[in-house]
Amino acid sequence: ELEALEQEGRDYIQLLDKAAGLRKNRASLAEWEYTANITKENEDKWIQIRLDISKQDKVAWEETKMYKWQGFQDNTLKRMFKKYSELGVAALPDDKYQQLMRSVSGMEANYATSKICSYKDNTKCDLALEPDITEIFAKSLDPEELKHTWVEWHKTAGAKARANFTQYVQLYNEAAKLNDYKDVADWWQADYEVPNFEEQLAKLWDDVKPLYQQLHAYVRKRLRDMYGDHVVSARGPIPAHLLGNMWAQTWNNIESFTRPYPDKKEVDITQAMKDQKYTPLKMFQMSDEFFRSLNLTAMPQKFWQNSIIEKPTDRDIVCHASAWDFYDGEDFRIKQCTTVDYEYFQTTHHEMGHVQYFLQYKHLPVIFRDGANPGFHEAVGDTIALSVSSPKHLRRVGLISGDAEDEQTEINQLYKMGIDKIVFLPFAYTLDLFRYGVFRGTTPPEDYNCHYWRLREALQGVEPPVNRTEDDFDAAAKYHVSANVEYARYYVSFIIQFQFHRALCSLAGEYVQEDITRKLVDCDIYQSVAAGNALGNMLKMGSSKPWPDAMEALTGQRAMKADGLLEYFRPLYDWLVAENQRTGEHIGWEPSKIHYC
Ligand SMILES: C=C(C[SeH])C(=O)N1CCC[C@H]1C(=O)O
Ligand SMILES: [Zn+2]
Repeated sequence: ELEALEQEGRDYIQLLDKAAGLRKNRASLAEWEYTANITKENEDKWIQIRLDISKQDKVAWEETKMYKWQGFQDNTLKRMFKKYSELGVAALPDDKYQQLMRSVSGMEANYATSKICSYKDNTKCDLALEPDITEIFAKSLDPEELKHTWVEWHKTAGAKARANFTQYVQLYNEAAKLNDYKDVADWWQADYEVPNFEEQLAKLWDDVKPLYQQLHAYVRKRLRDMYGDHVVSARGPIPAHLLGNMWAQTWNNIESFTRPYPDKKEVDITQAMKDQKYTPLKMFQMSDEFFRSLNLTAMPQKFWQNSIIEKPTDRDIVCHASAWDFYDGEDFRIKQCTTVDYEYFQTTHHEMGHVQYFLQYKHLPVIFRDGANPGFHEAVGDTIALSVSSPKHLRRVGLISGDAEDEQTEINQLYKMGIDKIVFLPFAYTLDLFRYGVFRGTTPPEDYNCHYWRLREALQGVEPPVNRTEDDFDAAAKYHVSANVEYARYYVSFIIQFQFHRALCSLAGEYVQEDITRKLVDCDIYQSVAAGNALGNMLKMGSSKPWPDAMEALTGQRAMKADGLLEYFRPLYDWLVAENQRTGEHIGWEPSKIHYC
């Protein structure tokens, strides 16, 4: 009898899953149409389609409730029912659901179409984030130009989103409660399927903080050398607009004048790419070739037909890089406004990693076509990029020449990786600690900006270039806050990608612990079928099992740990400690003198 009931449940859920796949295909196509051509008409169409689909979701959800799946023997079947028993934002009544969609698409459109006036020519007011403002932050060494650009962007992309954001928080929390969560923070953390997720994030930060503080102290000194101590103090936070990135989330663009051994040959990948006439298409083809060299799957022909890899000139689109699964097993796309430089070379691998995950799990039921947890999806491409950015690989593809490894070159290389990977962690941690407080109500709207900057100063040791008030709303000047994209996934990714990298490098014979001829920093898994097969086997699991099972399959570990990252950067940490002692640099930062609460 129980067997028959379970078999009935299996037949039902397979039909439901197919129907759900068609709905997700329809919703993804409508979202693509809107974000690839931002018009009122396309926004209305996308909202209408999601409303329509939410009704069908609700019918399916009511049916699913009739099955006594909790008692089933088959764990995979139980997991499918458990996931389908959560309705999501469609649990809101239509009018509130519409309002929620409007507030998010309003913020996203504002972000995507925000323009500011140039510092050098205040009649030129068509500067967009990509590529114009990004280029200013990559190249300008004028603190006043950087300050102007920072302030103007935060005014148009941040402050203007405050009303929509406040409404979004209210409605999204209502949806959370209708799904039996306390609030959205609780809902977001449920995706990680561990009871103490927030404690785990805090533990990881405790493990990495000493390394970050040493790097922060060193960079603050080099910036003070560059700009003088009236611009960069000796013991305070670092002004956020001087770090080469609008959000100070990676500091790659200040490498050239802050690197430990400046007399070692300049490794300027961007210049080499330009000299060698790289195009966006070539960058994608090189990334595709890397995945194929691992015996993973080639991008299908529809990918090359349907993707948007350069910014169109005839319309507004959401430029922020994204990868798309249309849930029909054939249609996979990337949309990004590629520029030929090192940063987008990394981003291209990041996005191609998402698509490789889609390809590896496309045989699974639709409900399992997801990362083992959101951090896994963000880690795939970055893990490959750790090999691609190794000197060995860059020499292999001719982006850097000669220069055998010596101690100083290795420190320069670790520094270059560190101002990308280490400095990102407190930024990522801050962004969702802030939003957890917002969703829980411990950060009320009247304290949004004050709490945001208190966290950024405490964890990242940065300060705004000018005073801030609650007329500002600086958090929304970051894409993921305006676009309702959870961010702890990147914090998790930047930790676990080093666990993945270490495991893959072992399998590729590129890394042996304690063997100085096989160091992690110079590992390149290119063409390793053994590594590729292991990675593919983990990706094929999708979200069909709890993520510790997926992680164990690849790394032998069942928890996210900072040990991979700390081992990778160990030589840099030792060097920074010695260097900061030599220069007598203050470690850490005293309270900011900028007024923002
Ligand atoms: C490239 C993407 C799209 Se999933 C992205 O948002 N990333 C990649 C790394 C961090 C984060 C960011 O840009 O803030
Ligand atoms: Zn991503």
